[in-house]
Amino acid sequence: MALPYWLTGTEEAANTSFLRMLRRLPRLLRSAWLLAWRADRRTAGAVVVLQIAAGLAGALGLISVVGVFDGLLRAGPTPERVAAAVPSLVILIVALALRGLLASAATAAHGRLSPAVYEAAENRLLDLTTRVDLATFDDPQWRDAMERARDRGIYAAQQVVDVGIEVLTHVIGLVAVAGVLAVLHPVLLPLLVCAVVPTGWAAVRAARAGYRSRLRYIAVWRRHRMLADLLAAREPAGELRAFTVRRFLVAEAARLLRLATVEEVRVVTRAVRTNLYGRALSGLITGLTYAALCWLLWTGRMELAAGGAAAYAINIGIGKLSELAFAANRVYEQGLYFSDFQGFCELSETRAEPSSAEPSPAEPSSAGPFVAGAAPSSAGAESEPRAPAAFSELRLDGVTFRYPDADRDAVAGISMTLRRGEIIALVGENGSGKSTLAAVLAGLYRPQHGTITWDGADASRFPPESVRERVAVVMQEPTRWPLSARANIAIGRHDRPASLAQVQASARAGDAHDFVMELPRTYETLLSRHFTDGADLSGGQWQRLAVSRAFHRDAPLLICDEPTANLDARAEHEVYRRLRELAQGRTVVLITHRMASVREADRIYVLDHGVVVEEGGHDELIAAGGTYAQLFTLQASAYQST
Ligand SMILES: Nc1ncnc2c1ncn2[C@@H]1O[C@H](COP(=O)(O)OP(=O)(O)OP(=O)(O)O)[C@@H](O)[C@H]1O
Repeated sequence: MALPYWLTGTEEAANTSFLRMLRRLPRLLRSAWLLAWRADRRTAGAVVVLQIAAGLAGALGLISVVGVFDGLLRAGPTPERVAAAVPSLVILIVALALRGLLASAATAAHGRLSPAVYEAAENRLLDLTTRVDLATFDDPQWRDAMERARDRGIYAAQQVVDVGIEVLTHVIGLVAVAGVLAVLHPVLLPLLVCAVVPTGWAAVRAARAGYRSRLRYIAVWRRHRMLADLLAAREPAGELRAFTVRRFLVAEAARLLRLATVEEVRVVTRAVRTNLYGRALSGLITGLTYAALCWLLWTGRMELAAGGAAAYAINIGIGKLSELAFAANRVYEQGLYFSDFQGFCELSETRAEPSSAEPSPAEPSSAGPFVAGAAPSSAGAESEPRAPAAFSELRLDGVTFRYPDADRDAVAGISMTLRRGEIIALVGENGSGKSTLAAVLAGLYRPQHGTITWDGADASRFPPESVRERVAVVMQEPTRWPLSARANIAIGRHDRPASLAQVQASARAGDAHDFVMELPRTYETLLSRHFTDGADLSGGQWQRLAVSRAFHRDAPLLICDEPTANLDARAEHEVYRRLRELAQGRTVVLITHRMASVREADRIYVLDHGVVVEEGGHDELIAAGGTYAQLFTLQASAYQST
């Protein structure tokens, strides 16, 4: 797969020349401006208008300085000279006051804009991260891009906007200085520019070295952060102590941090040295500029009044140019990281799933949450085809799916039919493709080959969201949402307001009600030890909650991937009893290694290396004496021998 331009671009950007950087600057500033504009149009517009107005007021002040010098240094008695300077002086005072006021207003507006840009960038990143299809998460290149965008990209987006505005301010100031100097004497302007070039060059060089080092050491930083997060997390805390690996892991984290620190110190030292050379050279050229001014005055090529104004303008100009060089460099430096952010957004846009109109919250089912056909009716966009609210037959034909970068198909050429009211079991050894097939059925992965039809309608034509609306999944490792027990169940159908009674009915169905009632605040207990008053559950209790959540979702297709792996025998029996009840009027796909739970399925598919090797009812497969019969007999004999 060819690398996207920005992945090769970061290495290239790190080695980019000053001129190339200058060429990239307008595009970067434009993207940053668009981000700011989308974040808060009024404030972004206000910042620009106020900055331009402040710059113009400053320019007016500078021009009036020429008038002040001209009045003061003309021939004649002192009172007359002062009187001649007064009008320009008044303009100068008014202009400076105005500039101060406008600049303050601009700073205030900027203070509002900056957090809004950060917020917009963070939201954009989260939106895109959750909109890409699931297979994209398995793509290491995309994950790398996401890490980089998260790592510095969001902050850089805000910084590029901030510094971009600074650049604008300095450019306006410089135009005024350049105008004044060009009028006073043409030789002064190029000298002024030359004085700032070394400072700018040194700053760019230092920034480039910093970025290159960061690029090289990003893996070290990431490893360190992952390790530090693990060491601070609750979940591995037990194992960390039980295996007495604390010393080993802490030493490893310290080693990584040391590597990064040594590198950082090296980069900073080099940057200080480079900046020192740049500033020394700039100082030398500034001296030359003043010497040229003296020479112009000495040889009578310039009036004394003009000379005074020129000295003032040079002083201001040097300050502005240095600030501009510094700001442009920061735009460049942050721009390198910002292009990571931009690149990630562009890549994710290409991987985003076709958007579908958000379904409107469905009416609560009057028939209760588990009655057939009670799933929400298809709502939202009327024009696009949506998955039907219920189906009688779901057919897979030659379905093949391969994970990105994998060298073989996870499932290959699967054909099967799932009817309403059936329990279908998928069995097979670890890695045989059961979970992948379940994810394809749930619309989480799009098969590369083959078709899935819902009552004859091709599911690939439905927006993925609308397929998932019709599916409830109990994952192998259900997510432990740090929410209340009630929300952990109700999240299964978050778009439909659920009464406590409905949530409790779902909890009873998943055999979770009794232990929830024993929690300190029953259904309102926060299920996270990370917060005060939070409670944690056992693995089996979390699983029962996940089953309740899926029951609450009330969908026509229920997929259970090892739903009872952590359950005790009684809870397992209860869940399967409920599953059989639930199967009336809907379809249940069951993945389990517990063969005793499989025997009551209407049809069993045995997978091996992603291919269906056997299918049929329990008795039929036992009689066939194939893989299923072996697996079943193995487990059954283990029970019999004890
Ligand atoms: N996210 C992924 N990226 C790449 N390959 C994957 C991914 N998930 C699974 N696989 C591979 O796909 C194949 C099928 O895996 P799958 O998880 O579907 O098997 P399974 O039958 O559910 O296994 P188990 O019984 O252990 O849950 C395996 O070879 C596995 O290594």
